[in-house]
Amino acid sequence: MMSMNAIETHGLIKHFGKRTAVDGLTMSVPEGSITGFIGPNGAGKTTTLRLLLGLVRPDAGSATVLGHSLTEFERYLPRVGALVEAPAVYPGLSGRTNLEVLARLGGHPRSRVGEVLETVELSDRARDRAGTYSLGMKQRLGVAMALLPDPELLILDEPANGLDPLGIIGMRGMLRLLRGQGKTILLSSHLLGELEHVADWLVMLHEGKSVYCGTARELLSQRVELVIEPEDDLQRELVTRITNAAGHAVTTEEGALRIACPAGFDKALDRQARETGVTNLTIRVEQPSLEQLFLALVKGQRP
Ligand SMILES: Nc1ncnc2c1ncn2[C@@H]1O[C@H](COP(=O)(O)OP(=O)(O)OP(=O)(O)O)[C@@H](O)[C@H]1O
Repeated sequence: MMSMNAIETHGLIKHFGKRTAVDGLTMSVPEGSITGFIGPNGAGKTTTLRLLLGLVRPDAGSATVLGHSLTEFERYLPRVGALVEAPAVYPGLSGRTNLEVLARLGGHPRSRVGEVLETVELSDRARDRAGTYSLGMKQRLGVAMALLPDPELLILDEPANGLDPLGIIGMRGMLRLLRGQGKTILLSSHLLGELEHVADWLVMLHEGKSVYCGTARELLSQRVELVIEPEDDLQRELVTRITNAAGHAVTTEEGALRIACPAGFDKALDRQARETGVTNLTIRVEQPSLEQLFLALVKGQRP
């Protein structure tokens, strides 16, 4: 394949009536990555995934999936596994039988059923009725269904939705396993923290546009959060003035000042404070969470 990106979109737009769900989205998903597609409720994640799967048509813009244009979805869809809407599961049939029915319909070898059950760690409960499964097990059955065609690209919409912490950890392990098998995984979440530990590429979506598209490591290392506990109002005002002049916002939390800013701003702040005679400023540098980074990006403070 020519392209190193499993997915590329260029200025993708989708309106629903007067509402713009996807608003000129340009992004990429590198081959072999676990890409986190993150943004708050209503940001346009599901609509983007549905566009990529040929379920809705864009009003403008273009995209390629596995090297083929969106308009040729019949060329790439056989190589894509997706869990976007709740899958049709027969609750009265076992997990295994559900998969066997699907395998027969899709023309996949029956041996795939055992393999995908292993991958999603559902083998032990495969003979139980799907209707009795916990939410986490239902999600894993859905992923197993998406994996039946042994896809190169796996698209999962909110796979961790409603899972407890243990379920989320299990899901992460499964995603890493699939990446190890050479698959590209694109998964969406509105809970930014969920993807912090597993995604190696991030696309952050806000109001239908990408506010960040790049490596997770770069995003996490370029920005820091400074925490300062001022000794008096003079220090408080000085820090606020210097920070605002540099174009960064200051928020107050339990008396401490918090500043989301590029790495290195702590040194500039300290130097400028010293120039005005304040030499005893204590600045703590913290690694912000994805949630804080998202908020900083949305406020227009690009790294
Ligand atoms: N079929 C539709 N008809 C009308 N409006 C729609 C339709 N699908 C989505 N929208 C609107 O488009 C916007 C984006 O929705 P979308 O479901 O893509 O967001 P999302 O990021 O997936 O959100 P969530 O995390 O809540 O699933 C929302 O304002 C939504 O109401």
